[in-house]
Amino acid sequence: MTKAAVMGSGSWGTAYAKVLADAGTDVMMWARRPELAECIESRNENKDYLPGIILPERLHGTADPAVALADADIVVLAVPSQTLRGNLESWKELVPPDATLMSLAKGVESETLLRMSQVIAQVLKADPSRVAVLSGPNLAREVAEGQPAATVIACPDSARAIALQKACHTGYFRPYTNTDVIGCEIGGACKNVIALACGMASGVGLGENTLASIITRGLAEVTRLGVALGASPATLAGLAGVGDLVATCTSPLSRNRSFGEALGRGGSMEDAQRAAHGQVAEGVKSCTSVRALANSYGVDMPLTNAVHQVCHEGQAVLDAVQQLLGRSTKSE
Ligand SMILES: NC(=O)c1ccc[n+]([C@@H]2O[C@H](COP(=O)([O-])OP(=O)(O)OC[C@H]3O[C@@H](n4cnc5c(N)ncnc54)[C@H](O)[C@@H]3O)[C@@H](O)[C@H]2O)c1
Ligand SMILES: O=P(O)(O)OC[C@H](O)CO
Repeated sequence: MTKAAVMGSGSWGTAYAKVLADAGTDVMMWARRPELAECIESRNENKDYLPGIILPERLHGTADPAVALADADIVVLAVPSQTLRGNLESWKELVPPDATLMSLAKGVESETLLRMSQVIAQVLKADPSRVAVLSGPNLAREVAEGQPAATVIACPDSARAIALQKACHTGYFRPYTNTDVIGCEIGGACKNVIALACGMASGVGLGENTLASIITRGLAEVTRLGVALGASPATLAGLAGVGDLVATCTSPLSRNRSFGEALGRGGSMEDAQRAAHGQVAEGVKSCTSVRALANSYGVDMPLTNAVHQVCHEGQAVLDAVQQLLGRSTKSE
């Protein structure tokens, strides 16, 4: 029997842990707060992040990372991007040496501009062939409700990718494999930034033409960055690119879109954080790290730059719109 440790009990960690358990994998999920671990273990519910969703009996909760990680074949990292390094530092002695390490986080580390798979390989001194990422149009609540969705599992080692695919394939969750880790990670991190832009546009009252233009030109700039880093454009045209971009940019369930919408309505950063239900909207930090990464590769990302200026330099959304439209014209 495959055993997975899911490290992090937020919305997506919990929803994905449920998928694994529904697929027949034994799951031990780690929560930071003992009372939440206890709720998951004894009430089969994560009342803070996914209230009303009954978790399978095969899914257990603990606040002890040693208990979660003991004998795990798969270690799923489900904490926010900017805390992943610190978490891994404290867990590194507990991670089984041959376990496959899978990142769910969608971000680029602020201080180092590293992708999450690079952070994992660096901190755990793991060969990159052991590190996988999962990314796609996977809004946690919908997946937890069992609504059909597809995703991509990318790993340089195809055999590990196939084992991971088997461990989470259910009647409602369809994982595809891929070896393009860079493309999946760049798609996942950057779509959060584009979703912030869509939310901002919606918040100031702009309509569907604007949103479609942002999504499409957003995809163009994300693809430019991905290709510069070595990704395949086909990955960004797939579930981890277009798929996730569309889901996140259009759904009211997206924390990033909701955050941007609150800013567009004239709210403060604090108002926007409340609109994201107090949960992590990764794009708020990633807009800065993605922009820096793009600059270091000489890649132009005007939408990402605009989102950074609104979130961190006090620019008004309508001024950012004018600035974007005032750029020199070019061919598509
Ligand atoms: N929610 C979704 O629909 C969804 C879907 C796909 C991917 N993701 C990605 O998955 C990652 C996790 O997202 P989430 O939705 O579970 O986030 P979340 O905000 O719901 O939960 C994050 C979890 O990490 C914990 N946490 C926060 N700071 C921590 C720290 N310093 N140390 C340890 N734990 C800490 C929180 O207590 C919480 O349990 C993000 O990168 C997100 O972009 C989310
Ligand atoms: O709620 P968000 O904005 O973090 O987006 C959720 C997922 O990443 C969608 O795939």
